[in-house]
Amino acid sequence: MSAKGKPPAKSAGRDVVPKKPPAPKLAELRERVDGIDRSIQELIAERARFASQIGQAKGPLAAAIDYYRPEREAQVLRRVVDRNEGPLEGEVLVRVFREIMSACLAQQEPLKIGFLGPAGTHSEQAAYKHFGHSILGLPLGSIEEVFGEVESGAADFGVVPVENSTQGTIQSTLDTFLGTDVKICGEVELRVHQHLLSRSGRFEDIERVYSHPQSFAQCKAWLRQHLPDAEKIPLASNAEAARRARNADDAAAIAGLSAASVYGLKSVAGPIEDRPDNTTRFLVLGRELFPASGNDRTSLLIFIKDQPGALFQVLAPFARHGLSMNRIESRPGHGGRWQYAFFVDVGGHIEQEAMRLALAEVDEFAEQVRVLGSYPVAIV
Ligand SMILES: C=C(O[C@@H]1C=C(C(=O)O)C=C[C@H]1O)C(=O)O
Repeated sequence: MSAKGKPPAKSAGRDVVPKKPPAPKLAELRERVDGIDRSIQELIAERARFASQIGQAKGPLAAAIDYYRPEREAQVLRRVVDRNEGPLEGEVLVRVFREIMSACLAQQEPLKIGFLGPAGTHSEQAAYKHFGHSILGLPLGSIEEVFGEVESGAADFGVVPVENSTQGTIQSTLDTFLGTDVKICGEVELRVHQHLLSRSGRFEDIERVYSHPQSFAQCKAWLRQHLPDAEKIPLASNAEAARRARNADDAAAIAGLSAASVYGLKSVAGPIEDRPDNTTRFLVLGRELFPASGNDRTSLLIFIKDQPGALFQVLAPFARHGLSMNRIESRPGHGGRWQYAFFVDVGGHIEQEAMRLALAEVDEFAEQVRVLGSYPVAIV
């Protein structure tokens, strides 16, 4: 930049002059803000009272889960995005409204949400992103345990990772669907930032790195370049890695910054994920399906007959009825009778006529079709 474009230099010694009381303009602005805060608070309280009344209008229901309506919440949040004219980002406003709804619902009783623990995992972050902070979080030991606690009713809902934009599918999540009746009732997308964390914060001390295999894979190039000789030790979660790294000076963990604050570690380097758009998609697990929200996705598990053209025949009906397929993944089916299980995601809800017609046709050609879920597309 040329010297010409710069503002004139400020006079030296300016900082030592004692601060004057706020100029009238500042005080006036603060008064306006105070007034707005009063109005916002009154409105939030009014909203909470109406939400309670809606709860009562739903009848004498047993638990918080009976009041929860994900399709309605998705509609509320979509309207927040649509109405937004700035200056704040839609994503920020969604976060604020999500917390308001979370608190309104918790007036009945907080929802119990299971996720892959311990505290500080990306799964925990995804759970809070989707349900807000007025929940009872249940950190669990494995993805299978999250399915189990939802199925038994110990958790109202669960949050499990299903795919990552850098690393692809989390196979164990898909495979767990084969042996359970758990349903998908939502999805959450989370931008995932990985950091190298250690007790001392000194890069030169690191001889071992702990992390979840997915996180190692997301930081592969970075590790090859910066820590080619360190021992890489895979663990069940990033937070578990952070917990271990807390006990040694020559160890580090790859995890999110929330794990650093939970386990008292320092960030040595970060973000260190190879791709800046690194995003993980999580599924919200429940025991029942909910009505359409207006912008939904349906996840199906299709077992096909082992014969020529079988896959083509089960997929063609979606195209014929104008439904777009976002994803297909094949896994070896359990129980020798079927060769393969296909996990298919299709745009739309099972309540829609086009989806009903397509599924009836798919049913004719497939060995078995299971609707895993029909749920609102992630908002932001
Ligand atoms: C208030 C309701 O119940 C719950 C709370 C909601 C809210 O605070 O907006 C939305 C959906 C439900 O989870 C409702 O169904 O409208």
